[in-house]
Amino acid sequence: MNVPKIVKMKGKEKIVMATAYDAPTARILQDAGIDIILVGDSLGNNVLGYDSTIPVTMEEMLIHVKAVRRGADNAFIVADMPFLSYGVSVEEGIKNAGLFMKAGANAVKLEGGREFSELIGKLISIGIPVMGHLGFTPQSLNVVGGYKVRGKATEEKERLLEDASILEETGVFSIVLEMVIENVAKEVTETISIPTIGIGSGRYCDGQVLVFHDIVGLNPDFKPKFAKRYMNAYEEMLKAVSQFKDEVKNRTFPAEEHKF
Ligand SMILES: Nc1nc(=O)c2c([nH]1)NC[C@@H]1CN(c3ccc(C(=O)N[C@@H](CCC(=O)O)C(=O)O)cc3)CN21
Ligand SMILES: CC(C)C(=O)C(=O)O
Ligand SMILES: [Mg+2]
Repeated sequence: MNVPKIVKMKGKEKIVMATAYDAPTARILQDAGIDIILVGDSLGNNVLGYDSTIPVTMEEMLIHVKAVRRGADNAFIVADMPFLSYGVSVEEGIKNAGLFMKAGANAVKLEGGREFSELIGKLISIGIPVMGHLGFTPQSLNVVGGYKVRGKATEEKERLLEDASILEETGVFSIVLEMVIENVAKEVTETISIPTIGIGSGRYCDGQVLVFHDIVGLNPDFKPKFAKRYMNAYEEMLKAVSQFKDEVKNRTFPAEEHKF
């Protein structure tokens, strides 16, 4: 997979993106034929135990981008720029995006619209493909005041459509739409000529993204309306570890066949 191929999928074949934060998960996604692996800053919630994406640092992200690359040598990997890695200055944004590319990413993603036009333009001009992210942007949680669906109010919808067009003109190859009301996500998708990738944004986006932990059900306490659990990994893993514990306690493991 590469940037022109992803853009050409619009209107032809749905694009599938999922998150991975480590090598074994990256291997699973690559073997499943997932089009794009996102090393999301949702690393914070799902792996590092933070309660939002705000605390995640470049140092933490870089470790996981490298791990994902080691697990999926052929995958198209997008690295999610964490809070404060691109908001301070264009220079810092370029430096940090460059670190992700050197760590093995094929592109970076950043949250926001017109306010990052200058940075996005420079990144693309020096050879760093950029994925946009509009709608609900979790790094703005403290300004927005919660996890909320976007695009309901008329001015919110207009702003979203404008930002999508500005991002397209600036040269992003794709835009994530997070928790955008379905008819507005559809309108954005029909307005721009680059693919939209939705999460909680309904049926009409050019692609879909979910967090790996939500796909397999690893977070027993997090089940947003937009996610679909394809297995209950938490319960399966709990069962396996409990059996191991029980078998050691009752001396059935290790057995004859496990000894040297
Ligand atoms: N595991 C995981 N999955 C995600 O999709 C995800 C993360 N982590 N971390 C980063 C962001 C944060 N996201 C979130 C977090 C919470 C809600 C949530 O509480 N949703 C509720 C209420 C939505 C509403 O206001 O209508 C829901 O029922 O979907 C949604 C997306 C999406 N991202
Ligand atoms: C939910 C996706 C789009 C994301 O930004 C993340 O996983 O961090
Ligand atoms: Mg993110």
